Amino acid sequence: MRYISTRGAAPVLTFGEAMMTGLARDGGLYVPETVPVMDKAEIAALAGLPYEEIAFRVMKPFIGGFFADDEVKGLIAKAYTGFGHAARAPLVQLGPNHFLLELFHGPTLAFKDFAMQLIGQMMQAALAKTGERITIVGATSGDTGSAAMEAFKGLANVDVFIMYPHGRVSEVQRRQMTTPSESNVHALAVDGDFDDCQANVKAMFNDFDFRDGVRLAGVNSINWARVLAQVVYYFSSAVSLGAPHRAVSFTVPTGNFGDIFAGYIARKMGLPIDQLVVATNQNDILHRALSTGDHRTNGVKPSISPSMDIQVSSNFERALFDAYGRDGKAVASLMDEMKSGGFTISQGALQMLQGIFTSGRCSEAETSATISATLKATGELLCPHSAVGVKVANDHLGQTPMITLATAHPAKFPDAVETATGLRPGLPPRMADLFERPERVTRVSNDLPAIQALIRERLRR
Ligand SMILES: Cc1ncc(COP(=O)(O)O)c(C=O)c1O
Ligand SMILES: N[C@@H](CCOP(=O)(O)O)C(=O)O
Repeated sequence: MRYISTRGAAPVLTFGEAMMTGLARDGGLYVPETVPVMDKAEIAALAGLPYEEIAFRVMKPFIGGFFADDEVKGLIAKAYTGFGHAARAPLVQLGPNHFLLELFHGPTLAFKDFAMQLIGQMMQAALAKTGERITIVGATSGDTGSAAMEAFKGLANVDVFIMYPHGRVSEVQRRQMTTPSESNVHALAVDGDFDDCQANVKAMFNDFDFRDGVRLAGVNSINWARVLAQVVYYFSSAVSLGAPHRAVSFTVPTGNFGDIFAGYIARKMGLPIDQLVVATNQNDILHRALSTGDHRTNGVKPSISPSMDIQVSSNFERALFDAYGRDGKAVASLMDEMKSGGFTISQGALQMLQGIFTSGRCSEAETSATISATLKATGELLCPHSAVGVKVANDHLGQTPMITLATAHPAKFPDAVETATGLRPGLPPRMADLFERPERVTRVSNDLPAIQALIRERLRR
């Protein structure tokens, strides 16, 4: 299996190289050269298997020979032992044709753990072979950062720097990032929004002196391995509802477009997915782009679903690459236009995208109302991001069963949940002292050279 860049001008890599590289050297994102297809019998055979075995069967063709089969199985097993639910990703029923896929039973209570725990294991195994030392720099709107710190804290050959937008993550999210005591993890509170943080990460990758000097690695969903690990739960949930004999639909609370892109890959692999619905909060660039073709930022507006306060969605580039017939030059030129605020998607590309994705937007008031209505109707307490999904899914219910991804635990956003329901969700006992632990964070202005200097200085210590 070979990986190519969405901008067509970077070296072709193996799975292991793509995982350790992060962003391609031409600024693009790595994608598989071809997507392996599972036939009906192979998909049917997944029904009833443990999550770990499904993960192995779905991911192995993408990994190729980089890890031996037994090694992959061992890494998967280690990755999911810390999950608080035997099913790992349980489905609960919300209505006659509507199901919720709970992806928040991992160690940091968000869907990010599914991929981060696994790439933590895979990167460690890769580093043990080469003896290398790496510096991970990540951008987060709240969940990726804590998941990354959890997966890599305390490791001798990895340093982790996480930039988050100061004042724009929930208190639980912030404390998850500022309270780990391990000295190899560093929380940086940036005066800016998530898009600024993500732009800094990409700029660091595009600065080859810095990139090679610190041996930069990325664990945001620019890293293909992140997306791959997220493909698995599309299969596990769909087969439990009768796939491949029955098609299903998915609604995905969307920000950086990584999670829904994993669903797109599952569909390309042969999973019968009818609708793939992109659900946005008031930061609705993707909804506007998919409905009209106009892909233009209008500034990030803070919301009660802060992890989705994103306007420049990295992984949309991967979808555009396919929509433009895998023309790297065309994608590079769109990304150039993006620097001045946006671009118009061509008619042909838009038609291709609209053939696969539908979309919807959920306002702040609708988010609150959905949390409260869902609790009353089903007893399920949603986080605001999952509520965005449920609202948009309700607008798209049809003949096929709809699976909405519940991307975070409500206890990560107690204020929004309490305002909507009067109930204040509590953290699990293992996190009960989160508010007593000392915080360690560095406030930084949104100044790339200064942040790079700080990282270099910390690495010298
Ligand atoms: C809780 C939560 N829901 C949804 C999303 C959106 O996922 P994606 O960025 O993969 O579109 C995020 C951020 O990634 C998140 O943290
Ligand atoms: N919502 C995310 C944003 C970063 O997304 P990623 O999937 O690219 O890491 C977060 O919580 O940080």
